[in-house]
Amino acid sequence: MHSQNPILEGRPITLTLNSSNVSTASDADQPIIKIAGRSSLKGQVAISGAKNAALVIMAGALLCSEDCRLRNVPSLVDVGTMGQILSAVGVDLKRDGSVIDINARELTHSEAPYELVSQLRASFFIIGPLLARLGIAKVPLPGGCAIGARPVDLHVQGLRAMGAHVQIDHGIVEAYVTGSDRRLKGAKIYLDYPSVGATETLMMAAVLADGETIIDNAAQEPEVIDLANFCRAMGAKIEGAGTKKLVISGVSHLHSVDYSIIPDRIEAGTFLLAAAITGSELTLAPVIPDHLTAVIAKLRKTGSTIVAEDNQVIRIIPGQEILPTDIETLPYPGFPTDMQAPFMSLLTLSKGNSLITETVFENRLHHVAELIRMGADIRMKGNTAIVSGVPILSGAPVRATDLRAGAALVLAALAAEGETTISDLQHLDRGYERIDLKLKDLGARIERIEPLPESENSSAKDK
Ligand SMILES: CC(=O)N[C@H]1[C@@H](OP(=O)(O)OP(=O)(O)OC[C@H]2O[C@@H](n3ccc(=O)[nH]c3=O)[C@H](O)[C@@H]2O)O[C@H](CO)[C@@H](O)[C@@H]1O
Ligand SMILES: C=C(OP(=O)(O)O)C(=O)O
Repeated sequence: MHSQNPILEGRPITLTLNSSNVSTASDADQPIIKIAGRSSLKGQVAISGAKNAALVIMAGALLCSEDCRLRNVPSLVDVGTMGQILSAVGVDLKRDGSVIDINARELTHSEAPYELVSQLRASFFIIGPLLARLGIAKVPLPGGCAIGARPVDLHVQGLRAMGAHVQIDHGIVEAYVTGSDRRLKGAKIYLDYPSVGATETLMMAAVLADGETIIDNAAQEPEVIDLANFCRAMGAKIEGAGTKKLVISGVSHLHSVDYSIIPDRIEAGTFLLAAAITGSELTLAPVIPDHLTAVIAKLRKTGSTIVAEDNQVIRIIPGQEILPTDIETLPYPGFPTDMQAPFMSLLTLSKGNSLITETVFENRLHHVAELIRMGADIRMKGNTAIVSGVPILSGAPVRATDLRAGAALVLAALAAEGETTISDLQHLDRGYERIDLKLKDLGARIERIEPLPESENSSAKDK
């Protein structure tokens, strides 16, 4: 990594440390975000490159033994960790702002370190390209948001269908291919569920395999299409990206590429909700409005007017009041699970009752308890939240239990009366580039407070 700039390195950003804001010794142990609510927002917000596309495309760069230049890569902790994982298997990686140069000419290791892989889900996806390049890969079971069991059985079954021997021992997935060329074989694979990660792992494995691979019931998410476009730009033969059926004809070699990552539809959706919940007009760019069809449709149901311009700008004009609406999360093009928690924050302030059903992950409603702490009226029935709108939320100390839960709390805090303190920011830092600074630029009263240095911290505790 070149830069001394924490933003470029994907590290959290130290803002002002105003000791008068540090109210308790426990606050001083970890970064927190403080938000004084009920400011209106105004202006234009720049949407960063998509986290979930950037991470898997970084993994995909392992397929290529020539130079890969990636542009529009967001500055996130997850991107930094993925960079470290690539370095650990021998990749030469240089970063300059939002541009990352990756050269995977020589892969020196087939094993990814547990300490890094355990931090993010997308790290596991390197198993496909590592196997394709080396005929062997050892990757620990991954981390990521704690929103369900998140098994990798579909990845493993698909790799086995392509001729890999796969076993899981002591938490490490070990896969290898036998035969003189140690090359995976094309196969016909049906996914029981259109898993984003399994589709991506198997697509990458198939790109350099011997023969044709068909993935049926494939995920259709924009990030899957972006990965396919990246691989095609290197010479891969992939048809059907964005449909339920992918056909991949293996090639023996990929060439260098210069590729720009798509804008982050989840970050864009979060800022649309920031506008709606604060009753503020905002403009977002760059965005691909088609990637937000389900979110825009639901926002319109809640009373907002949304105008897409030039296929890369979205303007939102919130209605006088927030109307209730029901939501069920589904694989793309359905309503995205990653927007479920943020959208719930909006509906806590609606004029009526909304049902929000989470179907993609079995345990992705931890934010409910935190929103209730802020005065929301939510009851749970199985995986459905029954949200009865209240006239106002009130600021409170809350914990960001996972990435999108953190975004939901930031949104609730922007609308709430009084001050909200959000802790456990490690989740938020994984997925939002400078969310506090972007909101501040729009007029939010938001401050990130970094922990005191160790020495000052212990003397503060002694007092
Ligand atoms: C890094 C990344 O891109 N993360 C995204 C990706 O996660 P991820 O790729 O992990 O999500 P999946 O689409 O694989 O998971 C969806 C469902 O399938 C299940 N499943 C998945 C794989 C498997 O082998 N077996 C299995 O049962 C999961 O437990 C979950 O219940 O897509 C999710 C669904 O849009 C998003 O919320 C995440 O932000
Ligand atoms: C769940 C998410 O990320 P991950 O899959 O990396 O845990 C997310 O981006 O909302």
